[in-house]
Amino acid sequence: SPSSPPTGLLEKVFQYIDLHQDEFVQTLKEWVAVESDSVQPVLHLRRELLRMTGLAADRLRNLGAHVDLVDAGFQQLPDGQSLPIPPIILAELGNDPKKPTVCFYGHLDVQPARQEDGWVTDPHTLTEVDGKLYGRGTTDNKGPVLAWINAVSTFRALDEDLPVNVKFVIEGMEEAGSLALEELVQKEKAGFFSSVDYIVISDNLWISRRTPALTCGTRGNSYFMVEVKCRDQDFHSGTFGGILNEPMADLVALLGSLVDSSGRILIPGIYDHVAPVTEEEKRTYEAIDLDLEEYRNSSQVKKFLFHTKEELLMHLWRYPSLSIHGIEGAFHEPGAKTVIPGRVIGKFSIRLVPHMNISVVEKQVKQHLDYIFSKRNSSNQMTVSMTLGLHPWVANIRDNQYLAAKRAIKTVFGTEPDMIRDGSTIPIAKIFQDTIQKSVMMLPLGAVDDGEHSQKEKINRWNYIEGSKLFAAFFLEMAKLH
Ligand SMILES: NCCCC(=O)N[C@@H](Cc1c[nH]cn1)C(=O)O
Ligand SMILES: [Zn+2]
Ligand SMILES: [Zn+2]
Repeated sequence: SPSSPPTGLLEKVFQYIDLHQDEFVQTLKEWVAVESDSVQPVLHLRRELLRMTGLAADRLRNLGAHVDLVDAGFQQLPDGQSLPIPPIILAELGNDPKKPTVCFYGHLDVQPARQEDGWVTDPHTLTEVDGKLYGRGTTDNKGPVLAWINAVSTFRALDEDLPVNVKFVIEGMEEAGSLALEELVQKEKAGFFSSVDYIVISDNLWISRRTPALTCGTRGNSYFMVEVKCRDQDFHSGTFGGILNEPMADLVALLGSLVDSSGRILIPGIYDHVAPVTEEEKRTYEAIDLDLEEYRNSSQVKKFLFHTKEELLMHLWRYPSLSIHGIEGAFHEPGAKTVIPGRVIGKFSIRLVPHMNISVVEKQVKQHLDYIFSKRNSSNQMTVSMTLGLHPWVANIRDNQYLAAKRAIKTVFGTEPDMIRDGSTIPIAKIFQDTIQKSVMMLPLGAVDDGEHSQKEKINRWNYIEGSKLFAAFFLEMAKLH
C-alpha cells in the first residue's frame, strides 16, 4: 500500500533534518577524524578511544542527557602489560512513566585502517564522493550512533517533547570483543536497565543497496583451535624430512576433513538439530530484494556455491557453515624456507543456527577430529579446544517495536522493509535478550555495499540522513503504540 506523506510534527522533523544535514555530516566528519581503533593494543590508540568517548559524552550532555561514564577497568595483554578499557557510556534522557523507554546500543571503536591498505582517500578524513561518505567508522558504527543522536537532537532543537524516554549504551571495545560489557549488563540489570522496555541495535547492513531492512535473526558461532605438536622447536626438512610425522601434514588432513567442496560440513551429526525449513519461511526469501548477479559481481566471486536467491540466502542465514581461518606456527612469509614447523594450530569456526546446541557441536567436532587423527597413526599430539561459543539470536518480530519500525520505514522510504537475517554474530543482542529479558531489535541503516571492516568503508549521505529521519519516525510510532 502507498505510504502517506508525513504530516504535522513529523513533517517539521523531516524538514529540520534535511535543512541541517550538512551539520550532521560535519559531526560525523569530526568523529571519523578520531582514530578510535580498539583492535591494535597500543597506548596512543587507547588515548584516541578515550577522546572519542569524551566527544560522544559531551554531545549527549549537550542534548540534556544524564551521562554516566562507567569505569571498565583494564585489558590484560598476553605480554603482561595492561591497557585501559574506555569507560562505557550509560546515558538517559527522560523518565516519564507514561512513555516507553527505548535503549539504543552502539559502539565508537573502529577496525584498523591505513591508507596504504588500499584506500583511495585518507580513512580518517571523511570524504564525500557522489553522495558516498567515505571513512573508517562511517557505517560501523559512528554513522548509526550519530543518526540516533541526530533524531533526538531534532526534537530538542524544535523544542518538541521527546515521544519516548531514551537510553544509550555506547561502548568503545566492540571490535575487540566487547570487553567488560557483559559484566556491566549483568550488574546494571536491576539498575540502569530496569526501566528499559525495548533495545535497538543498528550495527549491521541491509541486503540491498536501496531497500531498507529489518533484521530478525543472526547466526551464532563456535570457534575451534586444533593443535598438532611434535615439539616446541621447528626442524630442518633436510635433516628430519622423511623420518617423522610432520605436524603440518597431520593438520592439513584434519582441516581437509571438515567440509567438502560443495560447502557441506562433514562432521557426523552436525545437521541433526538444524531447524527444518517451513513453507512459510521459504516464502520470506522470495520477497527479498537481492540481485544475485549484482551481488556476485560486486563481491568479485566467479561463482557462488548456490545459484538461486533463496538457496543462497538460506545458506548465509539459516544453515550452519564451516570456515577455516588460519594456521598459527606455519611458515607463511614470502620466499622458500625449508622448515618443518614443530607445532601448529589450525583455527576454524562453525556458524550456528537454531536449534543447534553448542556443547553437542563441541562434542561432535572433537569426536570427528579424534577419529581422523587416530586413522593417521601419527606419533604427534593433538589437542582440540573450543575457544568461543556464541548462540544464534532470533527476534520476536511480533513485538511492538518491530511493528513501529515497519511503519516508520514505510513513512520514510515508502516501501516495506526486507525482513532479513544476518549470517554473522552480534553477541550483545543475545546477551541483552537473555539478561534484560526485553525485546531486542536490529534496525540497520547502511547499504549492502558499505564495506564494513574493509577498505573504502562508506555510508551513503542518503542512508545517514534518511536513517536519522527513520529513528525520529520510529520514536513517534513507538509512542502511538504504547
Ligand atoms: N555486521 C556486524 C558484524 C559483527 C561481527 O563481525 N561480529 C563477529 C563476532 C564474532 C563471532 N565470532 C567471533 N567474533 C563475527 O565474526 O560475526
Ligand atoms: Zn559494529
Ligand atoms: Zn565491526
